[in-house]
Amino acid sequence: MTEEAPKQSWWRRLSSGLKRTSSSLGTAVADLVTKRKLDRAMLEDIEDVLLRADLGTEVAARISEAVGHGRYDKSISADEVKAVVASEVEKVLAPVAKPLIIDATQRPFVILVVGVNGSGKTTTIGKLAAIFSAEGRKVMLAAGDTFRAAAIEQLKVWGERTTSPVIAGAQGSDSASLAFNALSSAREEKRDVLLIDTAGRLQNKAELMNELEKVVRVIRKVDDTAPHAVLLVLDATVGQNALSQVDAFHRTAGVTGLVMTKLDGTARGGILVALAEKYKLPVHFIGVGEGIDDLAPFTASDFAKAIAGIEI
Ligand SMILES: Nc1nc2c(ncn2[C@@H]2O[C@H](COP(=O)(O)OP(=O)(O)OP(=O)(O)O)[C@@H](O)[C@H]2O)c(=O)[nH]1
Repeated sequence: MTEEAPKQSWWRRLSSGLKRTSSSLGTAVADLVTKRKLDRAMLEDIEDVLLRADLGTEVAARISEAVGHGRYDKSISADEVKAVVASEVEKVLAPVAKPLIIDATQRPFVILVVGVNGSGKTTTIGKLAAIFSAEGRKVMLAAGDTFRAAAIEQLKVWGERTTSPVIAGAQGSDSASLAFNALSSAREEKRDVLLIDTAGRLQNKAELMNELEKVVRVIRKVDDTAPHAVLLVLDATVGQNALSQVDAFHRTAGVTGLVMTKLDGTARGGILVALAEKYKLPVHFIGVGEGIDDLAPFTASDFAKAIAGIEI
């Protein structure tokens, strides 16, 4: 098998996932540009199409301005518009496309995984455990989402799949003390990475945020530099709602990076561009399926091309 194969497969899933965005964009743009020469009204129409693709007002305005640059009263092809879209989107994404660096001097390197219920936290932890184990790191998982028995079981399954020990308590047990115990064990066992799952399903936001703050406070009793990374997992299918999730979690949990999941099945992947523009938080990985290999490092140029509907 060539090295290219895995990339091809996730690229296919990402680009087919984003196809609903890119093809509605492509069709709308093709319709617009075949009918008339470029004028202000056409640029406004292009801007509307970009807004509907969830790219956000600033980026949409910037792209339409870039499309107009030097092209007024001329015919323009759909491919030209797509190329401008890809190039402008890449400019927004390039500064945030950053790998997750595991600092080997922090042992264990503690990663707290946060996000609302159903965003894909547990699945992402499993996929990350697979990646880190394949890199030769000793991983431990902590089932800090103690609210749902199924979430604990699900993490245990990922532990077995990736041969990573899982520290879990009973359903309803205190997640902060579980995180404390997990970090103590990970230290004793000289684990390289500890991935801590958290709940996303408390009655209200204040309660959820208080619990997260408590988890952070308690793990700092074991290691005052932890957590070394706080990953916010966002479900791409929620579209604009992702903005308020980033707002809430960033304020409370000090998010250090994002993982966007479910990009294989949504017309709303453009939201990643709006997030990058607004929050400038690093984007480390994207989820493009439910399988163990379906987490890909985030690359700005590939994502920008997929959004614009350009083949790589
Ligand atoms: N298609 C697709 N499905 C995904 C992806 N990531 C996660 N899922 C699915 O989304 C659902 C929710 O994922 P979980 O990992 O359980 O989400 P969670 O945030 O841990 O949710 P709770 O445990 O309910 O708080 C599961 O059915 C996953 O298989 C992805 O990238 N693509």
